[in-house]
Amino acid sequence: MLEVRGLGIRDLVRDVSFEIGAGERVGLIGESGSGKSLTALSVMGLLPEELTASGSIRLDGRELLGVSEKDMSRLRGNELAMVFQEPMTALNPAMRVGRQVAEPIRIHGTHREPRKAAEELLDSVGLPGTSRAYPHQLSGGQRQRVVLAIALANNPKLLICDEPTTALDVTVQAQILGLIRTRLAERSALLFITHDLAVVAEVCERVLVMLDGELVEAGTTREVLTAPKHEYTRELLAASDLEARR
Ligand SMILES: Nc1ncnc2c1ncn2[C@@H]1O[C@H](COP(=O)(O)OP(=O)(O)OP(=O)(O)O)[C@@H](O)[C@H]1O
Repeated sequence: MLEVRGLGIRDLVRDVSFEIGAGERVGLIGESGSGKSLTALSVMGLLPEELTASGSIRLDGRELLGVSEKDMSRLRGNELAMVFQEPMTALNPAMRVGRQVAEPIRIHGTHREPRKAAEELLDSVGLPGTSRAYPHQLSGGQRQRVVLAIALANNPKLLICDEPTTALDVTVQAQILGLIRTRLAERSALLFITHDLAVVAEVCERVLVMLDGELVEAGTTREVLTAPKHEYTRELLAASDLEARR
């Protein structure tokens, strides 16, 4: 489904290759500044202007690098969706949330009654009756649920989450993770960026480890978390709560 080959961005990301199959849930871990977000943004066609990606990124065989902004924006919110750490950056503060959820459905024409579909989506993420609320009237966790509803509106082939729960307290974090797991359609794959190995253990079937712009390890979550091959992964594991709980 997604095939990344020899991805390079200056010397910030170097020769990164990986695949994600349809419906597969893959974690991307590594310390701050290792290139995780840049890798994700390349897939979405959202790199900052001054950075250019080289190599190849294919979605169902179709090359995404070099595609026009118009075509990329058609893919975003339809086949590709992304959720960021801070929900307010993704929401329009001056628009009722029901309308914001209905927007991608209307734009991509995936449902005949966008408003009704939006209400159903808000129900499904545990926010019944909130369609007339403005973002500032909701809690951080509720806002992230709205963002998820928007991201999932058109059943994307790939959902990318970049630290989606880092800004939330632990209980709300667990609710959002549960929601991501249960609400992902069967064919929707997930690329989940996180610092938190416990989250990877809970959500992902496979994990990729980045260090200084390179992928240094990849394997099933079980393999990587129980028998890490790379020194850096061992250190990550040793420093995590996961190790303490084993
Ligand atoms: N627009 C830019 N121009 C130059 N360098 C950049 C730009 N954006 C990011 N970088 C650098 O690229 C490197 C990788 O950044 P990236 O955001 O991908 O890291 P990350 O692994 O996602 O970290 P974090 O977990 O903190 O989000 C960092 O050293 C960062 O400073």
